[in-house]
Amino acid sequence: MRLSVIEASDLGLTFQTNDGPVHALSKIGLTVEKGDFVSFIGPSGCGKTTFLRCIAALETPTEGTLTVNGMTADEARRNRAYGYVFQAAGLYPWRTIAGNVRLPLEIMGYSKAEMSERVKRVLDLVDLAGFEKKYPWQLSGGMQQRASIARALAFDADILLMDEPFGALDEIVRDHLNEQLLKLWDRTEKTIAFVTHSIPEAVYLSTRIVVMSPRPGRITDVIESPLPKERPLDIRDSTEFLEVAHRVREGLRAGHAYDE
Ligand SMILES: Nc1ncnc2c1ncn2[C@@H]1O[C@H](COP(=O)(O)OP(=O)(O)OP(=O)(O)O)[C@@H](O)[C@H]1O
Repeated sequence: MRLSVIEASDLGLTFQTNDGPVHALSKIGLTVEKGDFVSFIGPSGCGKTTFLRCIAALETPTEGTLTVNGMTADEARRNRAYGYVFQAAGLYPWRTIAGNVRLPLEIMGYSKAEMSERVKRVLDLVDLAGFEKKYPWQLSGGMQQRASIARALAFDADILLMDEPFGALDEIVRDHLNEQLLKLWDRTEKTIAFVTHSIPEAVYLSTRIVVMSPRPGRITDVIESPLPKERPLDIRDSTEFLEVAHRVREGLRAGHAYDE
């Protein structure tokens, strides 16, 4: 049986600003099931980050309902239901890679032995074994982003929220990280919610692609991927891949994504 992990129903969020209300999200209805890899794609300002922040209880919806692991988003945050990976790796320069990954565990009061075991395990998972004692500036951008993924995995949350984690990296590094992320997802069976601007990235990674459009931010299409779980990079040349990419592009166009 499939378990629903994130459930949004009629969710809306209006920010009150000095220039008047900003309707960031409107009538968002979405169910994310355990083990899904869901990407959110849409033009700037369509509310992708805001939706992720609602799931993480960093924003409070003004309408509708949202549950995470069957709890309110706030309860889920207190239960450490998710790890959050941001666009910038956000590592502390004065801490080693192991020190950065260990930080959330220190805050949570894990024992020294448990911390070392977990840090080792997650650094292995992101292929950074051997870099424990390095400082962030000694690593490439892609490696820093992997360290930030390791940090988000350290307390073994079921859900990984990723907000354009590879947006600032060049295409070759991004391809490589996409491949690694799929392997990691397969090995850990996490549920991943992933924000991106890239159609190929969304299609390559996802089991479902949520297409959004702005003013107000809403869902215009949800595409179930027909691609197999095993995805070598050259799957991007296959007919199925190109068909899904085409549908995403059409969805973005229908939402007037490129009007401006
Ligand atoms: N704290 C806030 N106060 C007021 N308006 C906000 C706030 N946060 C976001 N917004 C507005 O809400 C809308 C959605 O923003 P959001 O950052 O979620 O979009 P996005 O799709 O993630 O964009 P991008 O792709 O550029 O990151 C935008 O119009 C933005 O200006």
